[in-house]
Amino acid sequence: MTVLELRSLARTYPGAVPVEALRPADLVINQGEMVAIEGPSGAGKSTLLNLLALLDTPTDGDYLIGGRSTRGLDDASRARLRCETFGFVFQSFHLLTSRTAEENVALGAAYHGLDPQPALDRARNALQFVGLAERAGFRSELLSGGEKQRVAIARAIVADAPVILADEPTGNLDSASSDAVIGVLERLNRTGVTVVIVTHDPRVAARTTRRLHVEDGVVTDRTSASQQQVVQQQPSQPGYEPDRRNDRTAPRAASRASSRVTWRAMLTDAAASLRSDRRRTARLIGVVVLSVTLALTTLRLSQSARSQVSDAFDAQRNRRVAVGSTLGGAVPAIDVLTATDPESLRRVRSVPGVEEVLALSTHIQVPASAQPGDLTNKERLFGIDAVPANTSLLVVTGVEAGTTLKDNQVLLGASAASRLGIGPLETSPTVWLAGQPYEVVGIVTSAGLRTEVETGVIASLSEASRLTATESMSLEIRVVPGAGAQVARAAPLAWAPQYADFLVVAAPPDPTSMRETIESSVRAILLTLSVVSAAAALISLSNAMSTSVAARTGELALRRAMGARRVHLRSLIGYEAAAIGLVGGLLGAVASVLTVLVVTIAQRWQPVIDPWSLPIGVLGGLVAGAVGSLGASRRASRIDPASALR
Ligand SMILES: Nc1ncnc2c1ncn2[C@@H]1O[C@H](COP(=O)(O)OP(=O)(O)OP(=O)(O)O)[C@@H](O)[C@H]1O
Repeated sequence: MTVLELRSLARTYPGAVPVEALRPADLVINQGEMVAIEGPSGAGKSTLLNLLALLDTPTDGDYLIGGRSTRGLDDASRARLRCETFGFVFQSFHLLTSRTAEENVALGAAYHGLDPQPALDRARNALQFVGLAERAGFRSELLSGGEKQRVAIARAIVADAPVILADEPTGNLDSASSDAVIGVLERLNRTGVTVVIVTHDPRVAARTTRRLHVEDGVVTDRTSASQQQVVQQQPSQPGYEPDRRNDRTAPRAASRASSRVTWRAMLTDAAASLRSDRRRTARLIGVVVLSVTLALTTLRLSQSARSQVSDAFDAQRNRRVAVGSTLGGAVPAIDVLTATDPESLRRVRSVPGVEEVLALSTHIQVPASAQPGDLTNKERLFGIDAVPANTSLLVVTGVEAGTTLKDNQVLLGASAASRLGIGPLETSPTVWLAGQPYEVVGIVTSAGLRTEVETGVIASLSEASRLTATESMSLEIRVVPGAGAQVARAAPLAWAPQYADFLVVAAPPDPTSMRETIESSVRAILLTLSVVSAAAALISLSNAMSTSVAARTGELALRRAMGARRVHLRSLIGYEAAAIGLVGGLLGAVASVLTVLVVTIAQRWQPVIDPWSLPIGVLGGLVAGAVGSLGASRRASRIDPASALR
């Protein structure tokens, strides 16, 4: 026997002007009564019903169900008690539109610990009771208003609830449908189920056995004597009895198990939710696909790109070795004869890994001008053994690679030529150095890392040292990729063994460590990009999921009314997110492999296809789904069913 008892129960909504929606009310509703709650709009009827349903919490007084006080119960206990005691029928039906009638009804059994199949068996039985057996497989959006409401009644009774609470069940129906709906509720009541109906319709109220009137939050009992007689005369009839033939997973004791969901029921429910709104599901999967594709693609491209960067590095700046010596001073210096000796230079050229060698001497400034007799302007003087072939050491226009300058010939650095106003080469210009004429045979437009050469005058080694004192001697060597360290060790010994310890060598850093440094920098940049893109996608996924939960407020509130605990809603959203993440991750992995292929082929890079892409993509999708659903599931669990179902 489930007796509902209100003891000075009151509800005041807080606010600038608090609303006393229900003033202290004392009331007992016995098992098997059929009660109407009437009253004008805003009187407090829904407030009373929500308190009876444990969907709202009173601000004062106590509410006893079956003699047990509900004061101080936590959310889970309230959900359990709600689930055990009540079935709900709403004015606007609250059916899940794209699910079938029987799926909607079965949902009412899911929160009683029933597996999907027994829940469906029971659903068909309940639909038979409300006269809709033949509509079991119809999508609920195709049913008429009266049929929808009868499906809602089937959902309310499917778990054997002893009390049905109906809020304006006929408010949206024509009179014939209203009759049918009230007829079903009457039949149900005759089987011993308590039915409480909030209604504005006096014809509906007249068919109940007890009429409660609410006005300004005050509840009064206006049951007439004739109605009370009806109560006494009513025979108890055999009525709705749930079909438990297939309740193997949930025997009778467990069939009333309250506020409990099996994982199979949760999975079926989540799958049905995803199927029911395909556009929303596709949009969410799309966001996961985007996030996984972005993250995986940048990761994979970073592997391709960093080997490209390293190769480019090897091919360019990593190939220069310079060996030098300052002449004079405390340090024993290489002598000019050894430094410029063709045999010494030949030895350097034969060191393995050497491609090209330029012997370069630097001298103190020499008077230089385009006119004879002008000794005021001075330019820096350099000496070279021969014009090298390789462009990265010296780029010269006007003379061929391998040319050795004659004693009366010079090259001019490009900036020195323009400063002196000399050119073009076709006019066989002359430059006067220390009062002597020299034929300008070429212009140095680039000197690699030795940019100062572009600003001076370049003669042969012997002529330069004859003109002014030599400051330093050096070799500019171009090596094959990766040979820098080895050439740097061998070149000083090959050039001038007796001075080897005093020569200064500038070599590229160890290629392996340099390569690692470059690669790790590139990896760090691209990993940062991956993380940023994944984070951006996660934020949009999280927003999309929260928005979709907001759009489902009514549905989620209904689940709470049917007995779902907050954790059940969180799990439902979690299951849905996992499925979305799984599919999105898989598609994202495939999309990223294709994108990497297209980009690397277009760039002529070495494609890096990783067999781990798929599992990493799926895992990434699952993580994205889990993280993206955090906000959404919190939002879902915070839905207030009392206000959401109004
Ligand atoms: N969450 C709330 N916060 C503040 N006031 C509220 C809230 N819910 C209801 N009220 C107020 O409490 C009073 C009773 O509302 P209630 O919805 O219970 O009336 P009702 O009789 O069911 O009205 P109707 O027949 O129009 O549905 C109204 O004045 C309403 O504005």
